[in-house]
Amino acid sequence: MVPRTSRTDETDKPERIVVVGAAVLDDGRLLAARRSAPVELAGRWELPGGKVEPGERPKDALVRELREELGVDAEPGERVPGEWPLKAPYVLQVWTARLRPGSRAPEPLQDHDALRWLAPAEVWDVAWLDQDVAAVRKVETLPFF
Ligand SMILES: Nc1nc2c([nH]c(=O)n2[C@H]2C[C@H](O)[C@@H](COP(=O)(O)OP(=O)(O)OP(=O)(O)O)O2)c(=O)[nH]1
Repeated sequence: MVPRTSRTDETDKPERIVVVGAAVLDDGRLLAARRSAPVELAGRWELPGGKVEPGERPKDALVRELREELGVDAEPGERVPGEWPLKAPYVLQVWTARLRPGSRAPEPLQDHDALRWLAPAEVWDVAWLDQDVAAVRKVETLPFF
């Protein structure tokens, strides 16, 4: 029997890698983070987060990335329906998240040089990464935002 494989070809590259983005919500506002690197993304705004490591659950990756990048203690919430293609092999999935009681306030410790809490009327005041626009549109429709 021919063994099944999860690889797409003999180059051994994974087919897709999930990047988790957090829609961190607090007091009816959404947290946006401005990337400082790499140069092609610097200056544009995104949902903080990062790549899911092999064997890691997306929600665990979200909590880990928010701790590393922003120094916060976050509680993941609901998956925002949808999945958005990034530069191959990455795809963006989004979860809501909240700061746990006693968490520090977010600071741009890694990968970012500015943060903003956006009220619903301010969501489009920042220059989101092109590939994030559809995801942010979906976040905008959440009933509790
Ligand atoms: N976190 C995040 N990454 C995004 C978004 N939109 C988007 O295109 N990306 C891209 C940027 C990066 O190429 C990739 C995620 O990389 P990252 O640098 O945030 O993740 P990471 O911390 O795990 O990366 P690494 O430095 O450990 O390799 O996805 C988004 O909204 N959030």
